[in-house]
Amino acid sequence: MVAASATARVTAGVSFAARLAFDRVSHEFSPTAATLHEVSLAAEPGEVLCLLGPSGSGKTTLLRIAAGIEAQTRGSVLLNDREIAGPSVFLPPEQRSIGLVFQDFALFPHLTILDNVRFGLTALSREEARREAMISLARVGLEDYAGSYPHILSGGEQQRVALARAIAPRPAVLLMDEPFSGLDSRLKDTVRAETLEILRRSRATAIVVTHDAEEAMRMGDRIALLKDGRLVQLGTAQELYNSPATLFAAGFFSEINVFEARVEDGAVDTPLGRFDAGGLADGTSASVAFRLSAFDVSQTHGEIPARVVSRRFLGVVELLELAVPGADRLVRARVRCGALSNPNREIWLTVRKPDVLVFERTQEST
Ligand SMILES: Nc1ncnc2c1ncn2[C@@H]1O[C@H](COP(=O)(O)OP(=O)(O)OP(=O)(O)O)[C@@H](O)[C@H]1O
Repeated sequence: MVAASATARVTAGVSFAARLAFDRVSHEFSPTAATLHEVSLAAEPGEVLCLLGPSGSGKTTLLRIAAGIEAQTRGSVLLNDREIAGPSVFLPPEQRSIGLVFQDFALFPHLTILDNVRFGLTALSREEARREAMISLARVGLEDYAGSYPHILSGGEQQRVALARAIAPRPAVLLMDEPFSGLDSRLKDTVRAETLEILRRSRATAIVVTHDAEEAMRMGDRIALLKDGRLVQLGTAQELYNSPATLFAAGFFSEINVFEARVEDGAVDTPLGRFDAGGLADGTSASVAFRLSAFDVSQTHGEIPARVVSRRFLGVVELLELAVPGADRLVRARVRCGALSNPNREIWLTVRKPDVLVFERTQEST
């Protein structure tokens, strides 16, 4: 039994995967400026949960509250159903079993890579700390660089050292704040994939902050979308993309054209056609969103006449701006290159229904 758990320790890399939950967490930096409003969500054991949202939506504040660097104003944070921060409890960061990775890696330039990784292992003897740090470095594939200094490593390798340092104490949960934003775009894909692989192998529960929807879709088992300190939607990438809860969520995951309409006889009329109102009551003001991928184009046939105002070649696809009768603004469409083979500007559109989303128009969505 002891031997089995010792093996598990070495191969798992994290002592146990935990559930981290926020229960109605609110926060304000000043009485007039609320940062978070009653946010409730949980990262399940072993899951990679991405906190996604535009700048200022409260992602970093939520992460700092989980880490114990910031205290919430109301609500609780629970680790495996044990309150670690709440009305009557506040565990300091070092007692939370939570690891942190920041965007700037924050490696000490004057310490060797081994010593950088060993840095947080103060509870262990020097030799034990060395062994654990080497296990952690091996996990990120950098054990051969243990005696070198950070400056000889590429940005991606430095990020792996930062990850090794964060997982070395075998935290129950890893928190990562925009961990790839310091990397150039070519390196980003590789380091992101490597990080995901390391997280999977170590079976860590991870919360990753990003403002990039594609990054969240690539990394997250689930995604929590935040706006103005509120949770907009929590679900898998498919759920958020296919069934966005609000117009904001729809626009965050794909570029859209939006038309306003009033629901009549269960449907909405737009310059791009008439569509089912998805159960909205007659008389409701609606926002009708068309993804840029919603259009099939043809020079001979279709449902809606349109005139090509501009074409931009993007490789596999081209981006069109179209004048459509009755539309007070240009409609943008993303179509396969070659779909319009001759230079004739008068074309026809056919709208794909699954790429049309109808929302009740709210103040928030305007
Ligand atoms: N120390 C602070 N004092 C006062 N206001 C702050 C402080 N830190 C953050 N804020 C404000 O709180 C809000 C949420 O900030 P936060 O950094 O959590 O958002 P974010 O979603 O992580 O944004 P970003 O992607 O730009 O980092 C913002 O309006 C920000 O200006």
